[in-house]
Parts: sequence; structure tokens; C-alpha cells
Amino acid sequence: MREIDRIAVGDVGPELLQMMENAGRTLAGLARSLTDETVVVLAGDGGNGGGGLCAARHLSNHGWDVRVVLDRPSDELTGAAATQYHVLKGTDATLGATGVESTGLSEAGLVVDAVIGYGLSGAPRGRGRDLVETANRAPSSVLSLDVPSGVDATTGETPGVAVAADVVLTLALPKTGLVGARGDLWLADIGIPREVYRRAGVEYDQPFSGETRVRLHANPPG
Ligand SMILES: NC(=O)C1=CN([C@@H]2O[C@H](COP(=O)(O)OP(=O)(O)OC[C@H]3O[C@@H](n4cnc5c(N)ncnc54)[C@H](O)[C@@H]3O)[C@@H](O)[C@H]2O)[C@@H](O)CC1
Ligand SMILES: [K+]
Repeated sequence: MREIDRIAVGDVGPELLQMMENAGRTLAGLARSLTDETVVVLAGDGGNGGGGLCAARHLSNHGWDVRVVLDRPSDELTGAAATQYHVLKGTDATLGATGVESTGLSEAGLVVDAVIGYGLSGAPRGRGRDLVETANRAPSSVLSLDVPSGVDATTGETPGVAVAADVVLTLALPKTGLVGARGDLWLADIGIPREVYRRAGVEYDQPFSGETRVRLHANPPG
């Protein structure tokens, strides 16, 4: 997936923010199918957090009550996550919660986990770790973007704490680390053209057939 991203962003396209918009919008659609109630979005500073913040915007635009908790003060966000946060400020989503106690977690109908994706390096630490533990304390279901935060997307190993996701929406290609994982697994179309897969040497039969997401498996054992 890293190679697919490199070829897309560096050469063929789409650009990161274009793919992220597809990821975030599809994530929001899946979240809407799971709850009519408050959605708490936990977001980090990488591409994963950016996708979560984009989803938060789409959910708020559609009238959902959205509360966002970041793994750092908002003025320390960088790159695409900072861009997404800037746009999100134009919605009615509740921003700026610094402590989990202020998120209304107990009333949430769904928690979206967009803390860490395939960029995990070592055991979750600091605020990222706190947010993983927050997701695991939530009485509601947890929907993880790409991989449950704390799970190695390639090996499936958990070097430390990890989100116990009920549902995972992975992007473009199923990650090997999700094989045998618990929960419902969905795959999102983020708009990558065939040429990108061809250049990466990936034999790719598009599975979407007119949908923006497809279910890969539901509640498997383990
Ligand atoms: N084409 C794509 O691949 C797209 C990817 N997106 C997302 O971007 C992700 C990859 O983005 P990045 O490479 O920026 O990486 P991630 O966003 O997966 O991870 C980097 C973030 O996690 C934090 N982090 C990493 N290890 C940590 C640890 N041990 N403890 C605490 N915090 C830790 C870093 O501080 C950083 O904020 C994918 O998983 C996917 O979800 C989408 O948002 C957009 C399109
Ligand atoms: K995640």
C-alpha cells in the first residue's frame, strides 16, 4: 500500500487530499449506517487522523452530532491533518476537547478510531496511547479507519495497546495485518486508477462494481 501511495502521490495521481476525501466521505457513510447518535472521532496527526477529521466534517454536514478529540493541541497539527482540521472548524462539530472526560463518550453511539494507521511505529505512547485506551473503554461500537490503531498493518502484531475494533474500513487494498482480525471488515474505494496498480506490479481486479465500499467479511472468528 505504501508503494501504491508513492506511485499515486508522486506520479500518476490522485493526490493525497483527493484520496483522503474519498476515504473520509466513505468512512462517514459507514458511520452513518451504524448510528443516528453522537459520533466521537479520535484523531491523530498523520494521514489516518486526516481521514478521520474529513469524516467528521461529512458527518457534521449531514446533521450528525460530532465530537472530536485530538492526540495533541490543534495548533500542533501538521500537513493534511492540519488542512482537514481547518475546514472542520467551519462545521458545527464540537472541537477542542482535550480530555476524554469532556467528550461525552458515555453518550456516544459510535467511536471512530483515526489515531494511527499503517504509520504505527512501536507501541502507542503518550496521548495516542490514551486515545487507544479511550476507544477500548467506550460503551459503544468502535469503527477503525484502515487498521485498528496499535495494530501493525503488515504483520497484525500489537507492540503495545491496540484498539479492539468492532468494524474496520480499510482503504484501497486489504492490509495483510487484518487477516484473521475480529470485527466486520470493509474495503473503501479511494479513487486509485488501474495504472497505479499496474506500475506497482499488483494484479488488481476492482471489487467495487458501482459501490464506494464493499464488505470483505463479517464477524469472523478470532
Ligand atoms: N492513499 C492512502 O494511503 C491514504 C491514506 N490515508 C491514511 O493515512 C494512513 C497513513 O498515514 P501516515 O503515513 O501519515 O501515518 P499514520 O497516520 O498511520 O500514523 C502517523 C501518526 O501516528 C502517530 N504515531 C505513530 N506511531 C505512534 C506511536 N507508537 N505512539 C503514538 N503515536 C504514534 C504519529 O505521531 C502520527 O501522528 C493510512 O493508514 C490511511 O489511514 C488516508 O487518510 C488518505 C489516503
Ligand atoms: K486507525
